[in-house]
Amino acid sequence: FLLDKKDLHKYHQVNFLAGFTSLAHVWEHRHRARSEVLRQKHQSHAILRLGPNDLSFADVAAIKDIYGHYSPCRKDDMYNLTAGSHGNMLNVVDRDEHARKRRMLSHAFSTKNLENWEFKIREKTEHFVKHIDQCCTSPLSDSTVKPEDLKLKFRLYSNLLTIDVIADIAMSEKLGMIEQGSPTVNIDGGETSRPLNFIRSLHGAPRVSSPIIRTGSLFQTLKFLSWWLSSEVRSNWGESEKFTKIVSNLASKNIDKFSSTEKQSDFLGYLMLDKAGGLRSLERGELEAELHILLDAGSDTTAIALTNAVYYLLKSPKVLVALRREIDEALSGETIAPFSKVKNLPFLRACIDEGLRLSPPIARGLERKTPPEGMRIMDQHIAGNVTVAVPTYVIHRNPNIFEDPDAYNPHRWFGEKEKVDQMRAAFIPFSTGGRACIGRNITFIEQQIVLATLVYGYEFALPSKNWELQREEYFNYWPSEMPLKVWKRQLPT
Ligand code: HEM
Repeated sequence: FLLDKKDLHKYHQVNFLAGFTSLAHVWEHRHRARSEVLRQKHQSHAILRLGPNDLSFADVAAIKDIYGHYSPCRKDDMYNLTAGSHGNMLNVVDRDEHARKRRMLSHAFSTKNLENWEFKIREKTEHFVKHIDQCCTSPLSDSTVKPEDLKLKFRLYSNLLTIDVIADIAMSEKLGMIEQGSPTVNIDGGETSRPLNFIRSLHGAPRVSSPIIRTGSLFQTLKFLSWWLSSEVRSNWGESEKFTKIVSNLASKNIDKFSSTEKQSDFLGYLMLDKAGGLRSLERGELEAELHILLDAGSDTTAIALTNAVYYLLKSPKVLVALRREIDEALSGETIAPFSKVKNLPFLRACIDEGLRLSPPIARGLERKTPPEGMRIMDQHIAGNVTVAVPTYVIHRNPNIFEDPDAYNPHRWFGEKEKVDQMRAAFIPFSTGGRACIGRNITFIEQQIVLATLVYGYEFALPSKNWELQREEYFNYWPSEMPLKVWKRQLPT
């Protein structure tokens, strides 16, 4: 601390611990909404010191410097801590290894290829719509919603939908969660089949690892100590093993039945076979690691985005009317919106983008490491091997870029070109550069089909006019349950 070899003293500390110990991160985790707190602290300081070796940059110029295609930054070492026996596309740090992994799936993730798998999304949306039909009540007569009418658990069911979709896209696995109404997966264990809860097991590990992951060398010790803290913490650490079990069980089943004569009809097919149809012969551990990240990153984030999108629309009746107008013109009585009819609707896209701006599912800054020789960020020299990040939530609510930044206003995306370009440069829900989200095309197809279908066919009401969606933040920024009253909409003639 006293030597300050990396010249980081000059930056304002996020809390009293930040200059001395990486436990500063654990301390910040006491906030349920860390990103909102960070935003307030960034208001008077564009650069904040989050830990002894850790800086946060709330400036659009830093995005290119840190994440751009030509940035010398690498993923931070903390990503290694999330890897099992094999790294996956998200947590692998080595550039060449990442490029090899990404090449195997890049064609599979193109919109053109994904459109061939639209039927997988439509089928799950049909199941979702069937469930919504069962939840329908009579139209709202006055503004009071009866508690017994709040039949649709939107947060849960949107998550069941996204899990069902990604399991089918990833490995043609039909989990049928929407039909069974629960996130249970039956794991084959010899003669007995064991039910495991997909969502609970996916959410367990982040609850306990997110507060300590940025403590670097202290991580393993803190993990060990936290194990003794309470039975709840222990059980959350155990959940992460259960998620691995779910994935390896589903993966084994589908890898074993995969035959090299099959076509590339899911991501597993692309991992098993190259373009020419030859076997890639990846180790089973690598296959499982890739399927693991697809089921994880491909389900939770889109469910969060859908919940936020519907919430903001219900809170903004005028926006909802404008969106309906656009969708009514595009559809003509379909129960499920065909992608071809909704993929180019500008206002629908703006509504989705605006939800991602206000509540990015991954709100925190994504950690990168400066090269050993150091580099320039925001025109300042930053020493080597420093963890650096731009916090997505903070940059998305910068009033100099986004006017009235807390307002849900999809119309902002249709302003003057120069202004919109400036906003686009600061809009990073999927990150940017070589490590940006590979799954963004899937989430847009999913969200466009589902939102258009719901807005066209149904009316929804929140529990009350002043009802607010609660959130808690770990790696992802999770919304709480959102119970809705739903009824059928009179379709335009
Ligand atoms: C609204 C939905 C989504 C959001 C906001 C989102 C956001 C992100 C972000 C911010 C990253 C960079 C993470 C980092 O640098 O640590 C990322 C990476 C990734 N996402 Fe997504 N994502 C979404 C949907 C999906 C879907 C549907 C999939 C499909 C499987 C997916 C798969 C991945 C993968 C594999 C990576 C790692 C890419 C790489 O490093 O090359 N994501 N995502």
